[in-house]
Amino acid sequence: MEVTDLTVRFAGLTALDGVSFAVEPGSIHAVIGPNGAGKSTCFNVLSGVYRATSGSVRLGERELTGLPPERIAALGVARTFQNLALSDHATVADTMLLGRHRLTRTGFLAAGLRLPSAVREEARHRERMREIAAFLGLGKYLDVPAGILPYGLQKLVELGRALCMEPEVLLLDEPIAGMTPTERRHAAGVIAAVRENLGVSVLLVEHDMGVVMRLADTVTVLDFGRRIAHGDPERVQNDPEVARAYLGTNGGAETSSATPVAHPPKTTDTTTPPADGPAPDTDAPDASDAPDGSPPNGSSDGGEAGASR
Ligand SMILES: Nc1ncnc2c1ncn2[C@@H]1O[C@H](COP(=O)(O)OP(=O)(O)OP(=O)(O)O)[C@@H](O)[C@H]1O
Repeated sequence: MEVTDLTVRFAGLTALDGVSFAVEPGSIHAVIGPNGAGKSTCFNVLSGVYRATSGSVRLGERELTGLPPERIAALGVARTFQNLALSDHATVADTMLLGRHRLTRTGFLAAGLRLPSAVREEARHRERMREIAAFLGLGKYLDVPAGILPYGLQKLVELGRALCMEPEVLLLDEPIAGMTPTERRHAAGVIAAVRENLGVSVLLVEHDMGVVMRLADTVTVLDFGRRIAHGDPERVQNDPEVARAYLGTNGGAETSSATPVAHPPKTTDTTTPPADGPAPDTDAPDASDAPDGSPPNGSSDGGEAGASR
């Protein structure tokens, strides 16, 4: 995925200012930065929720710029959201099957009449959904209403729904925020396994620096909407600009306990109208019980402790 010179202006405010980076195939790429740096705005543009003022987003040869979210998803970019909205009524299986929707070929009529081809196709989707659920350690929860599961498991269901779309690129918006340390370790192992075992490229926004530095191959740092650093985790950790952006000390990108600071919004004299779409979510719910599924590849890599907002 190639992001080139991306700029997003809301009335009087530049949320993203000429940002460029490339997510290499099969890599984990993190976008970090203090509160208000433009991370969510970037995600919302990549997934089609916001429209860029200028710049482009490409997936291979395909131009994604300006496409609506469902077209972007259909072209192979799936995303999860910071805040969950899982139903108390739909089971984990049904919730994950929603992700198969775009892959379904059977027409409405054939499905309604339960024609053999439709039945066979549904069985194939269910089988693949079960494989993905097992991969995530969710196999035993398939018949449980997704909305009543502990928070850490709900986040995995959301990830499962996105993986059911068979994406090329997975956008994870604060995938471990609000989790307990045990849940975080498990989720970090799962994310690593998504890249290792499924070969899916992962682009994530995450405040937990411990997890970011362990998981990511490449880190892009934003501050006030501008890219201030880019490279492998070690390089970014040692970048003085990054230290300045976080807390004004050397602790920000180095430890898992750094708490990003909020900046006042940057204003400009532009009059570009705001993009459509909801404002980014903020608070994550409290964490609850730890998941009891095992990381698919046995990895337990992940941050012990970290500061999310
Ligand atoms: N829909 C919107 N309308 C107006 N301003 C917005 C909108 N969405 C974001 N902004 C502003 O754009 C700037 C970047 O916000 P954004 O949410 O992208 O930052 P962030 O790095 O994701 O922050 P956080 O870590 O707090 O989620 C902020 O100043 C924010 O107030």
